[in-house]
Amino acid sequence: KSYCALDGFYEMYDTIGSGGFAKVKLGVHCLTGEKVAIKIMDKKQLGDDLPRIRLEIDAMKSLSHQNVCKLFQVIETDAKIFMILEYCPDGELFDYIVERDRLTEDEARHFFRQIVAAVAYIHHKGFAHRDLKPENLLLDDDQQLKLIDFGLCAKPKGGMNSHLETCCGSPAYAAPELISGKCYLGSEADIWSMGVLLYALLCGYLPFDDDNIAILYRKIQCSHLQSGIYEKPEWLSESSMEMLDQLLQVDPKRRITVAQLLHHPWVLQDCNPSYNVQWESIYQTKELDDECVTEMAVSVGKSRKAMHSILSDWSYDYNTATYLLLWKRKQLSKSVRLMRDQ
Ligand SMILES: COc1cccc(Nc2ncc(-c3ccc(C(=O)NCC(=O)Nc4ccccc4)cc3)c(OCC3CCNCC3)n2)c1
Repeated sequence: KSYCALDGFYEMYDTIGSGGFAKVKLGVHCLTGEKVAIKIMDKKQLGDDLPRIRLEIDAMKSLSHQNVCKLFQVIETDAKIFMILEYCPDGELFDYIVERDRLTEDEARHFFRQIVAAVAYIHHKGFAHRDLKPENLLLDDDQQLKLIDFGLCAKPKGGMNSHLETCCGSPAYAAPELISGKCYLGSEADIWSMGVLLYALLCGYLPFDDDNIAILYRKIQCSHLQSGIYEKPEWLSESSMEMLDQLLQVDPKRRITVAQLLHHPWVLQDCNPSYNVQWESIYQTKELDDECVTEMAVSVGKSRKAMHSILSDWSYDYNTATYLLLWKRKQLSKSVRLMRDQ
């Protein structure tokens, strides 16, 4: 089914994922030939969730980081909202772990450093994710992770005390204070989920799991021990176990913070000291890249000055998408050339 709103701008291919109210299809941006993920939402189906989509779109416009999935364009018709997003060719981290049973400590660290970078960045920007899990971490073609929020759970960092909020997280990754309905800080809950994630990377299964949700909750909470009861398989190193214990602290006030994580010896192990966790964005979205602006100006027969002022508006239209895709290609030291026949 082709949507006329995209005709000539994007080709649409098969569905790569669907959640409650959204469907994601593989797409191609015609002018650059680059693959994109097209998230399609039906306004009627969204109902009173529509304002949350607008909040997410505004949030994504302010997020620009090498480990956070990028928004390129928003197209709104009277019935649909299309989000043109960064496509990650190697799929979910979840499948990557399942295929390998479990990862070595070094490989787990390679991914965990990127997760810490992405979470430190969105916390720095004032957001908590609240649904960190391997399905929401996607791989691009050089083992770089991209954080996504497929289920619309990312929120301002402040606490949420309504129990209903737990509905959008995934129970096995949910922090004890989140499932007990207490007032909690999204940023502290994210640290717990990173502990569950690291455990899944190192072990290939979950630290707290049970088909019965009540038993699962009890395993997560068992507050009489400082950290929840979870099995520590013999292949875990001492330093890995200590890292897990600091993340999976039942009391959120005793839990390690993301700032401490950035300098934790386990996270920095085997990395030359200069290579700290790159939590700052490598993108300076403010100043535009001259080569990309020029290529776009030439391809539409506009002056560089005119194209520069169009792009400076960051209106997340086709021009914004073309610029960001060209820029991304330049980062991968690929050619910055557009199809010229159009
Ligand atoms: C088997 O899947 C495969 C196999 C092979 C390749 C791919 N590639 C591939 N690339 C890109 C996507 C995608 C990106 C972003 C968003 C999104 O919703 N962004 C919004 C967003 O990230 N907000 C946000 C982020 C951070 C903070 C605040 C807000 C949605 C989809 C994708 O989806 C497929 C789904 C399937 C179900 N699990 C989740 C992924 N899949 C996927």
